[in-house]
Amino acid sequence: MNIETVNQTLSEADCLYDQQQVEAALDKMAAAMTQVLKNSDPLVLCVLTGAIIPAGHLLTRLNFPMQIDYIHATRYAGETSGGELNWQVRPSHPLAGRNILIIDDILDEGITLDAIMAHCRAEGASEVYSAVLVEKQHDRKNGLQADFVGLRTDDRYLFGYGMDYKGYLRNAPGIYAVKGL
Ligand SMILES: O=P(O)(O)OC[C@H]1O[C@H](OP(=O)(O)OP(=O)(O)O)[C@H](O)[C@@H]1O
Ligand SMILES: Nc1nc2[nH]cnc2c(=O)[nH]1
Repeated sequence: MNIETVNQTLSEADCLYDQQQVEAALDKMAAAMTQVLKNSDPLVLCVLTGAIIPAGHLLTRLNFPMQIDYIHATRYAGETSGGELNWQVRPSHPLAGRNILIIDDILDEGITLDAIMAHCRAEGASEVYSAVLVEKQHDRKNGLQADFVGLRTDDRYLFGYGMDYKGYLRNAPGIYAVKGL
């Protein structure tokens, strides 16, 4: 995409949740996560690239001991429909015996989260929790539900707060749906 197209995509998009609404949702998520996880010494796995922004916002709201690591797994690769999950980086900390918290920007069909949870369990993790900023509502899901969900949206193609449109607009300060998608 050239810069004009990026700017046009943003100006034509529907803002589903503005920055204030997202920040309020992050506050609520963090409170719920604190209740459940405050004594669990979790290893937090941020799912790059999309989780960079929600994880950054969430983790400074969680005031208890934890370690932070990351996974890099992708199945959309700049496209608007997903393919096979491609693991770029697996966590560097051992997972055996650990309570794991996976943070991602969005749960759509659930394939990414399912595969990451399966990996954690196969490595011997104790409890595996998941937190997503957005869950999309449609009937193509694999049945997986995240433990902590910030916001729910219709079945549109989203960007902002970590989510990209063709590699851009992850830094948009709200949750937007691309015009026509
Ligand atoms: O529930 P699913 O249908 O599996 O989709 C959700 C995944 O899609 C996005 O990642 P993407 O593959 O776009 O990579 P990215 O994090 O680099 O944007 C998002 O960050 C989730 O990890
Ligand atoms: N950026 C982005 N990534 C996704 N991965 C799965 N669904 C989406 C979406 O709507 N937007």
